[in-house]
Amino acid sequence: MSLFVVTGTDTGIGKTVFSAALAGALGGSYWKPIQAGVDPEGDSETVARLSGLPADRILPEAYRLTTPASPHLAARIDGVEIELDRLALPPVDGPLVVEGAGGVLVPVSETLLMADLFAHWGKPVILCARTGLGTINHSLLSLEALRARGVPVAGIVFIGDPHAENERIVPALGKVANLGRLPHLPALDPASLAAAFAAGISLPGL
Ligand SMILES: Nc1ncnc2c1ncn2[C@@H]1O[C@H](COP(=O)(O)OP(=O)(O)OP(=O)(O)O)[C@@H](O)[C@H]1O
Ligand SMILES: C[C@H](N)[C@H](N)CCCCCC(=O)O
Ligand SMILES: [Mg+2]
Repeated sequence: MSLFVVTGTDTGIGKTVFSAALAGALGGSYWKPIQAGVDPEGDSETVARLSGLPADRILPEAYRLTTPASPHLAARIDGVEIELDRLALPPVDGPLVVEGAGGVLVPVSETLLMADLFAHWGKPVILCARTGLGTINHSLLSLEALRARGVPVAGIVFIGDPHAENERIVPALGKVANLGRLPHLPALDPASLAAAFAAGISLPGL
């Protein structure tokens, strides 16, 4: 069964849009274990809108927190304690796409970072990175942090307008597979997202 964890070099990088396309292409399920911020919608609702998957393939979040902030803070504001026991990967039939919150060193709690959670799961991670200026540093730092914890990295995906040199140097220096690029889409809808994913992304076994 294929299972991918989708992370990013930052919040707002395009993880949810990519995850929707990936889950749709795999014909799988989607899980956002920790949602921080639900107004106007959480990532699960976005994926339901963009993936073309039936509603029952969008698994309920383990934590659905109201504040758009770092999960450790959003949890504190809601009076909730985030516990590793509730973050076990859900058993599903078929492929699963799991989306992290923010970037790799975002705190889930006072003692746990997103990358620690990825290491605990031990499943391959896809790093979403923007194409433009600043991405080299953010991408290589993210890859170092993942590797330092022994997290398997399936590859990097670029999001945005093409930048040939950044798309070359980051995978080369980061020693990671380049899985392709999802362009910035002027209109986000299931059909155009699926077409852009099919044209731009190549995942082994897909
Ligand atoms: N390929 C794309 N084309 C057009 N718009 C995009 C694309 N990718 C992302 N966006 C837009 O950029 C914004 C941030 O994207 P997204 O919500 O996927 O980020 P994220 O990395 O999942 O953020 P978070 O850390 O909150 O989970 C959204 O408004 C989304 O619609
Ligand atoms: C609110 C946002 N959309 C995400 N849910 C959480 C992002 C946490 C980022 C924390 C940080 O890196 O400073
Ligand atoms: Mg998201």
